[in-house]
Amino acid sequence: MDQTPIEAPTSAVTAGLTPMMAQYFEIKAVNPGYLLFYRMGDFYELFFEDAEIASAALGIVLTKRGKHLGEDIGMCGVPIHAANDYLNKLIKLGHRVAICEQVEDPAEAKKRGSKSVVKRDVVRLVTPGTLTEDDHLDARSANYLAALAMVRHGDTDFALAWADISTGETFVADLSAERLADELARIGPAELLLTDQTRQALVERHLFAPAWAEIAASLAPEIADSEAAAEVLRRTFSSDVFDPSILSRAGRAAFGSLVGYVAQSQKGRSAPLRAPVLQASDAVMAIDAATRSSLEILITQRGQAKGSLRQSIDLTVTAPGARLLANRLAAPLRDGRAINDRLDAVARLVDDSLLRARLRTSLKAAPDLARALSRLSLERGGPRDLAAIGKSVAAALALSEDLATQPDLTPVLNRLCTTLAAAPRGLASELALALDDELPLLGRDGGFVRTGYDATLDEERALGSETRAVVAALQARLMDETDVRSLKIKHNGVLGYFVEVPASHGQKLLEAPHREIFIHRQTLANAMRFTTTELAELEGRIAKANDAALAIETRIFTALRDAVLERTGELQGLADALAELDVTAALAEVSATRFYCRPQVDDSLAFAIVGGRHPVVEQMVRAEGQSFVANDADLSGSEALGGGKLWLVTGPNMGGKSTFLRQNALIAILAQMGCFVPAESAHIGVVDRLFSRVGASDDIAHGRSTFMVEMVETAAILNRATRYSLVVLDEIGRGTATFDGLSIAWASVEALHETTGCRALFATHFHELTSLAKTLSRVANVTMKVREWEGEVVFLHEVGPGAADRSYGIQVARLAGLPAPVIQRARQVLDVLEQRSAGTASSKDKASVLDDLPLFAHHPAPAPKSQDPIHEALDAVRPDDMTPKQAIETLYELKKLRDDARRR
Ligand SMILES: Nc1ncnc2c1ncn2[C@@H]1O[C@H](COP(=O)(O)OP(=O)(O)OP(=O)(O)O)[C@@H](O)[C@H]1O
Repeated sequence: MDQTPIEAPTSAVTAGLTPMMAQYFEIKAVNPGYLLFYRMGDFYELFFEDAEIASAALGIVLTKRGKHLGEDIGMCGVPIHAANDYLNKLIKLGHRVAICEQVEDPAEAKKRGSKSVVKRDVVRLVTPGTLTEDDHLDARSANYLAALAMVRHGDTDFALAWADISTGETFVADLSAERLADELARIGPAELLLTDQTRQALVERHLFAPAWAEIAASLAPEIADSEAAAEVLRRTFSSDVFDPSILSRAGRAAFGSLVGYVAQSQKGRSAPLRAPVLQASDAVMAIDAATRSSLEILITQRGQAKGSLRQSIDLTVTAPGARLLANRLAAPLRDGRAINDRLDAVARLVDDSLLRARLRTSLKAAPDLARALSRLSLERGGPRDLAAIGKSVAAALALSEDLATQPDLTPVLNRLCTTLAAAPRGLASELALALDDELPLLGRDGGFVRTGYDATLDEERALGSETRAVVAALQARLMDETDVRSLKIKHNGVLGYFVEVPASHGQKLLEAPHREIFIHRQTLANAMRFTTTELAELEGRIAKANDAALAIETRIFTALRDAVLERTGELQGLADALAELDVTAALAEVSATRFYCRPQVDDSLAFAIVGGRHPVVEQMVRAEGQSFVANDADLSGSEALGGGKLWLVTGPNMGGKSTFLRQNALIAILAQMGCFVPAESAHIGVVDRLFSRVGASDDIAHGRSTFMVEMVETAAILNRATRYSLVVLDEIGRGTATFDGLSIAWASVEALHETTGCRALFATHFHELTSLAKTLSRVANVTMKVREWEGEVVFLHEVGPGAADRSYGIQVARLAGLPAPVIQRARQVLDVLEQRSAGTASSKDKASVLDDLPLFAHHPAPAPKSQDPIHEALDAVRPDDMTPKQAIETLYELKKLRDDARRR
């Protein structure tokens, strides 16, 4: 979100400012585009426009503090202890925040003169893509920062780099301009960095998707320069970890600018960024944004997790596992061998339910290692993060011990077992020894090191608690000496330790002989507070012991953190292995408990599904106590035949066409991500690109009608699908006049069959299309079966050969509650149309028959006097006047009326 920076002051303006305001302006001017959280005591204060934006966004009071150029200075503040919540809210709203702290002790500032201001500096820039705290992040989703670079020398090359700062994972991909949108839809970054120049170039080429404006952040050209970016990379990564020259020039610019931006935002603290994974464009199944949305892979079209494929199959037991599962779902593989390696591992765990259950139980004990590590590296971690590392290592070792005793491990499971077995046992033991069972969130208050771990710490603590015993003894003695039984020694943050007596006894202590000992500190409504020399001395001793203990704990924390960070690379590898094992076991759990089958995946043009089910709808239908009807699909073809088959699916509305179409696309995704599939058997030749257009939607916000959206998406499919693609199209051409729509659908089927030769499912209400099966060799007609029973249509949800002769639209409309006169009238119109079309009348004549019919608007079908005969009969019923026999007879009568109505 763009924010206008407040004007940097000229020296003439600063001349009249208080030193503090001058400092504020200086800091604000070097952080344009950020709301400045300016630390003052226990608050972060915001001024000027920042204050207006924040008070409106957070619902906090806007106040005033002095004047600037004759105008009131608007101000609002958030208390430090609640700052995280406010920060979270602002970031979610798309703002960017610069955190400005006091970087010296106020006492130091005072030494420079009474009017001098405490030094302040920005210690962190918080943006949507650079979050690391648990409160700001969804534990089960990645949070990506992406940088897009464009390099022009002759051709225009694009590259995208993306990273999750909260885990250290990084990726780079060279992309063609056309693939940018698909790739960004797959990654779903929280923030997209690009220079104004790149943005402009994309806008000019109509490649800048409107949705990107909400996540775009402007990158300074000097950061994005490929040479400068390469230099940043050389400084950040040691050459044995990563050599920037393996990247393209655009790749270096994208990744280097991303790394530079992260460094800038973290102000000197280093994020544990890993060497990038290079993503070859042909490594994963290409799925464009429209297909992702229509198949509801990660979220539904309404933007909810519930009802998505991800939610339905996510049985992972750890947050990193859930993140990896989402990544795999978003990027199914294209390499048959890699897919089968994953499937082998899943199959091994499907077959061994005891091992699977044990692994899943052990995995539950492994916290989020990668995120804890990242926080520690960025100096934001606490004792709980250290403990998380220790527990993860311990869990990894337990898992590896279990796996190591198992026969017939597959290559993937073997690899995971080896990585897990290499977990640093010594580090885990050290952390377990050092850290207490109950841990505070922050290290700064101490109290997290286990007793017995450090002798000097124990001594200081003993001293502290001994002294506390002395305080108790002192209280008892003072009680005796004053004879005030209600005398207490208490402690608070302002007075420290003090003696408190009820107000009624206060006077006694102010008089001799006690006044020699008791020094008055405070009088409250019902109590009086004192100190004594002895108590003050004791307090000093306690404070010293506490300080000493805290210093030792801080030292221990730093040592443990350093020991952890020394093994960053190793621990990141371990985190990957734990997540991968979780995903493998979770997919095995889904596969075993929901009776999925292992798909046969190869490089053929097969797509033969027997007894396929929709993974999400099946769950929903089951939850309602009904059963899901399994359906076969066979689109298998071969090069010799000129490609795959195209099934034309006809059938009534609500018959289950969309479900059938989607389930086959989802089966391809599940198979290629390495999961079993909801079917009795499945043979799938690797799909290179998946296109799905199921269900129309307007894009009014971007000025495109339903029909326009449909045509843009159909164009993308016809232009980009290859023989190895799977295309799933629903009701192409229905958003325009019948003949235009039919012609477009007709030509699209021909193009898919003749030119592309891809495997395709094409659902349509244009029954005329079914005649294409006679002329196009690989086109076959199938239909969703229905049964008519007592005038009602019953959907069987069963796919069978043949073409539907009608759509049952009117029956569905009746089920949906269209008024009875409208239904009656529609039937009349339909009857005439059908009679005429059965004859030899041309289409033109068919349309003109409507002229023969009295117009609905002019001559509406006679409305029944009351709603219907049943209601009429019911109105006449007087239960109070009826005998039981009459009541029974009336019931029979009512039923008969209902049956008559149905038959009409
Ligand atoms: N195979 C099936 N087994 C059981 N129920 C099913 C099956 N397929 C679909 N259904 C149920 O039927 C409903 C309608 O299915 P679907 O939306 O696929 O119909 P459609 O033919 O595409 O309808 P329209 O043409 O109106 O879009 C689903 O929400 C689901 O509850």
